[in-house]
Amino acid sequence: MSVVSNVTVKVPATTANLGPGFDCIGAALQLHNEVTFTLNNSGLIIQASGIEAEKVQTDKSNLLYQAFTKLYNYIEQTPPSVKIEIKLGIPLARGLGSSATAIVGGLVAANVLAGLPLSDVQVMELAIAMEGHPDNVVPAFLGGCRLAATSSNGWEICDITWHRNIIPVVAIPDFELSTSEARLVLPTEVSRGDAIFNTAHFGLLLRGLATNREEWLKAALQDKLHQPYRQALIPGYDAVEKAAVAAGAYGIVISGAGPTLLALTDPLHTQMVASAMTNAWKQVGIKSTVRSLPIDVQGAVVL
Ligand SMILES: Nc1ncnc2c1ncn2[C@@H]1O[C@H](COP(=O)(O)OP(=O)(O)OP(=O)(O)O)[C@@H](O)[C@H]1O
Ligand SMILES: N[C@@H](CCO)C(=O)O
Repeated sequence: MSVVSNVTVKVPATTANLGPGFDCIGAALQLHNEVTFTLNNSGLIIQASGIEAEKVQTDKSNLLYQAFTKLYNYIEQTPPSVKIEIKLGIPLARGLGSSATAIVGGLVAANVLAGLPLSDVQVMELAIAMEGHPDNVVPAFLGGCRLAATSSNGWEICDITWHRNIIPVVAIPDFELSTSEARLVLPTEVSRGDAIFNTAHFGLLLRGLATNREEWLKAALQDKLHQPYRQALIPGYDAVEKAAVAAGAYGIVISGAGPTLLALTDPLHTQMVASAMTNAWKQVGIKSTVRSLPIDVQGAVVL
């Protein structure tokens, strides 16, 4: 039996992959979506406000509602009738984990309204199953930078040290790229050479993030599992990369499945890197919003 009639959940954006960590690492960023679920007797109502609110589905296909019903189905209860109010701060289908915020927000809200039948680990595992990979939903749920690996017991989640002087700068273009489309261009098999390349660079990335050692970070952002295949889906990639590096970035990577590009830099170069990325995209006719977003350490919060 539910003891509360409404719940508000705030969930951060996430940047997944970080170059060589395809499908296993992600970091939460200080940009958020917020959602309020209120029990009602009048059937499903969905209202969205904020950035790109007109693009959000307002029927049962809405991903927040899908996640909400997923949890009730899992505990073998009928989902209650609800009103869902969504405040969007994260643009959709840009590689900043908007779908993860919807999955985590819907599951966490359902768990609260249902009287907390599931543990945090169970909620997180449901979220991973819904999204299909852990690298957005885990940091969206827990905050910080997180590595997820399967184990015989489910998932091992590891918190990754992110040196405070490594500054993420996201350049968000004004076009969408759905994750499903960006996954379709990936090969199903890779060579041993590419697997070794990524293993080495991912190890370097983890040490680079912890130590802030410039030469390690500069080398570590390379990848052979997804970025070479996806760059063709992002016009201006090479120009933005060149401009960001010339302005003092360690390098750039595709944020999640793209099209947002993430640069890592130091506090001294943050503004110059941001301006360089904006201008580079402008020169190929693409408008973008470029922001330096600190790491979010809170994850999903019930307000
Ligand atoms: N707040 C939301 N409410 C309902 N549906 C949402 C919400 N946010 C995202 N979605 C759904 O998720 C889709 C975008 O998911 P997709 O995985 O393609 O991109 P993303 O999660 O923003 O990027 P990435 O996974 O690369 O970080 C939207 O088109 C919409 O259907
Ligand atoms: N690891 C995922 C993140 C986007 O959801 C991908 O790159 O497809």
